[in-house]
Amino acid sequence: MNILITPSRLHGTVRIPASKSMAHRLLICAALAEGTSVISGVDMSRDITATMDVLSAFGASFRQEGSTITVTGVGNARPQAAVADCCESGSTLRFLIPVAAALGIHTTFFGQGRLPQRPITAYLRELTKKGVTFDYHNTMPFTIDGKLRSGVFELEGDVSSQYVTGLLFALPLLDGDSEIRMLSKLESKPYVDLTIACLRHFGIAVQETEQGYAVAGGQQYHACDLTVEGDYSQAAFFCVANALGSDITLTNLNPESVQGDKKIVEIVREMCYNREQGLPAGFTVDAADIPDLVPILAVLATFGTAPSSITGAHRLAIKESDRLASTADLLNRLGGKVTATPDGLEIEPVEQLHGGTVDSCGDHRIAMCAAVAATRCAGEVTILHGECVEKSYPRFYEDYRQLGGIANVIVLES
Ligand SMILES: O=C(O)C1=C[C@@H](OP(=O)(O)O)[C@@H](O)[C@H](O)C1
Ligand SMILES: C=C(OP(=O)(O)O)C(=O)O
Repeated sequence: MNILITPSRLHGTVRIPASKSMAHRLLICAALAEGTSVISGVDMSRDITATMDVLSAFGASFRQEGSTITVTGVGNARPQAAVADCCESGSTLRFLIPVAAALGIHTTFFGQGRLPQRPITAYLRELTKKGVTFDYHNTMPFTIDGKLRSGVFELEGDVSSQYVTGLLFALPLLDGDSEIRMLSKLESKPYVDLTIACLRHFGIAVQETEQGYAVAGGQQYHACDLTVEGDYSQAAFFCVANALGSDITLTNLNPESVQGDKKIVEIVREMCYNREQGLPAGFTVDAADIPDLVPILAVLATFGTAPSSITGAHRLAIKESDRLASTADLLNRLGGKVTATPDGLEIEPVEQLHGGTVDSCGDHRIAMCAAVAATRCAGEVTILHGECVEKSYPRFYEDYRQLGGIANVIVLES
């Protein structure tokens, strides 16, 4: 599906959808708990559906009424074998491999899009030392077998924090105590903090140590009722649209949230503040803890009054697209001046973007960036494969239109 956007500023109020990261976590904890939990405020997306489908295959059950999901934990209903279709969700895959192994479920993991190429290397190395076998040939599907044993797990800190989160879900279920030792500084740490906060609600304790995390075995998840808060990584698109001249009120955000991507509010405020002062409004951002903000920060930087630099972002090469390359390509096709470096992006500001045809590369965040950049283009913007927003924000174009944006599905002549 291709989307044609006629440039216009956006006005009005948007309810930011529920945090995908928090929804994954609460649904997983609820599925591991004894009894029934009620998780409210969930907005469905392909990634969240994938997590629920895999948890169902592990024996959990879900009853959905609107945005409220009643979850009955796996309990004794766990099967011996399961088929786990993770679609394109890295979180679903990396969170649920150790969970399957802790439950001792022989599982075949399927994936689509770029997921089969995204790394699970640390699991291949660490889980095989602890009783799990992988029938893995550098792609998906692959199958795991065996029951995970407790002990010490060593993880690189700069590939994906999702490994840490996955182990934090699984290790409390094991008989013995475990430790996660970081081999290098943990990037995306706010996501692990979010995991620990979610686990705490379900009665699971994790200790942060000098080297990583200590997790006692033999813990039990206790069912509870919780509401998912709004998603700052999605709010970022509208925050940046506002910095570029739109007038959007964002609702459903928790100002006290521990989501790392809340940082977008500060970055935009500082840049606008500088602009009011008539000072150069370029910025330098270390994105090690906020990888999902990088593409939209590049859109923001394109309209600065001085060059900007984003560092600490080498991991973006292994997201739904190579996001450093796809972000640079998106903005350059529209008339921007962005260079991808091995560690991030260098952005020269421009007065205006001319518009044009851009490829989302099947990456939801790139498609949404294009729609925000379009608010400041001189000419129309065509987004190829715009349907990829379904991964995290299926209502995105509806919300965009409700804010006065002009976004229509078009058929391109071949
Ligand atoms: O734990 C999570 O919910 C996520 C962690 C981050 O991944 P990495 O830790 O691989 O950077 C982030 O990019 C992803 O969108 C969601
Ligand atoms: C990278 C993302 O998600 P995941 O890793 O779960 O596929 C994302 O939503 O930008």
